[in-house]
Amino acid sequence: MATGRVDLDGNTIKPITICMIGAGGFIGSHLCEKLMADTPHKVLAVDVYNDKIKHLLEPSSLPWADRIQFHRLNIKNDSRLEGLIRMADLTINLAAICTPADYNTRPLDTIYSNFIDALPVVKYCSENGKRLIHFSTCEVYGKTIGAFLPKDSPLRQDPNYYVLKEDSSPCIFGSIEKQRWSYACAKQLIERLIYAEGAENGLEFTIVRPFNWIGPRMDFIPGIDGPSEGVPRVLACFSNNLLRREPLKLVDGGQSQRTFVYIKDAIEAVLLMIENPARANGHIFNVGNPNNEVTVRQLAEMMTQVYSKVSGESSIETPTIDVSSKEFYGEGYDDSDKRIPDMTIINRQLGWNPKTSLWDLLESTLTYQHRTYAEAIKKATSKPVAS
Ligand SMILES: NC(=O)c1ccc[n+]([C@@H]2O[C@H](COP(=O)([O-])OP(=O)(O)OC[C@H]3O[C@@H](n4cnc5c(N)ncnc54)[C@H](O)[C@@H]3O)[C@@H](O)[C@H]2O)c1
Ligand SMILES: O=C(O)[C@H]1O[C@H](OP(=O)(O)OP(=O)(O)OC[C@H]2O[C@@H](n3ccc(=O)[nH]c3=O)[C@H](O)[C@@H]2O)[C@H](O)[C@@H](O)[C@@H]1O
Repeated sequence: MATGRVDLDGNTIKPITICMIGAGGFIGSHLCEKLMADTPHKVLAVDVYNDKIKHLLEPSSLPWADRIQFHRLNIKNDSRLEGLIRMADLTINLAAICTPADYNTRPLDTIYSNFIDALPVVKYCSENGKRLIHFSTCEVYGKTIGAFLPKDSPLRQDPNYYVLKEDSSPCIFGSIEKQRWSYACAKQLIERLIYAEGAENGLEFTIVRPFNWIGPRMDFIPGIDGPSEGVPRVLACFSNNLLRREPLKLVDGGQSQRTFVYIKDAIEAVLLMIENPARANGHIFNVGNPNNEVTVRQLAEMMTQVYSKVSGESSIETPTIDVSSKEFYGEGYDDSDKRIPDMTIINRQLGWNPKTSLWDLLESTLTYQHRTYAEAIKKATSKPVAS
């Protein structure tokens, strides 16, 4: 356990207790790993599931066994929630439905999960004078201003028309029947509510806007550790296709652009927010890697190359196929065209910058995917289909 650690202003970091809601998820599991391995802090891990943090909870001989407790509860309807928030110095809320395949197909669940269910968390933090770090999304920016310019307009190359900045960029969503935006709009409204709690009632808050964090344990592989008909986010979708030697499906030609940041780089940013409250309170932070921009098609090509390298298998004849968003996601899908995070505020407040290139993060992630799933996929695909 690290002792005598200091924050960015040279003050000694005192051990705190953190109520982490959604700790059993992709980001939560990496954050718990970091907190247990490198800090003296305690974690009350709250989630419905704990598969992704089981390795941190057992055996009881683990060096941090007295610093992490798992509480299985659904924050929608559990009277224990306020007590856990009161026991902690800081609450981190990660709980959400956050896979795009759900936004236009389960819009009510999506809106309830990302707005309604977060209301008691904000209320309990504000009423009990507890600090809150809330996970929003880069999706609150929606589409860029440049997306509405003529395709050949030179202004599309002007950063003022596409760089996304926390304290000045607008939130631009599609029309109401484009129910994909149910998630981003719910996230935007909870951001506004948190901001208002800060302004009117003095809630100490930090809002995080992740820009496509990827790495091991993200989502699931359909038919192996998740439902066969499930549609996870793109890393898991493409990993599943590669593992099964199927073509990667490019939605609407894979022209959308994304910037991807390695989960381990992003967790460093979150730890800086946790341990530098004076620099993080009252701020909204983009956390992404503007140097890792690709189109989805380029991502597919790079993942195919990296997977060949880590698996030793040659790639298939037709590595990608185009599919329509209607076919892949159903009615009401829409998309963000481009996501470049402005890094001014996070650099100034926390001095954080991402380090890992897209190739390197894909190499370590696909090594994990291949090691974890290749055998199970081979068994599943060799089993004779029940007649
Ligand atoms: N991964 C990313 O790149 C990314 C990007 C933008 C925003 N985010 C946001 O970060 C947060 C965490 O994302 P993630 O990628 O770890 O997702 P995830 O789905 O892996 O984790 C979310 C966790 O919250 C839990 N949860 C959901 N509803 C709950 C409830 N009612 N009660 C208790 N637990 C509940 C789930 O069981 C899950 O373990 C989400 O709020 C998401 O919107 C993530
Ligand atoms: O991670 C983020 O920062 C945010 O963005 C994600 O949204 P998105 O990036 O659109 O989610 P993906 O499912 O990863 O899709 C990325 C792109 O790949 C495309 N895609 C996805 C899967 C696939 O098999 N093929 C394919 O072309 C999608 O259409 C989209 O253009 C999710 O909304 C959240 O995790 C989060 O809020």
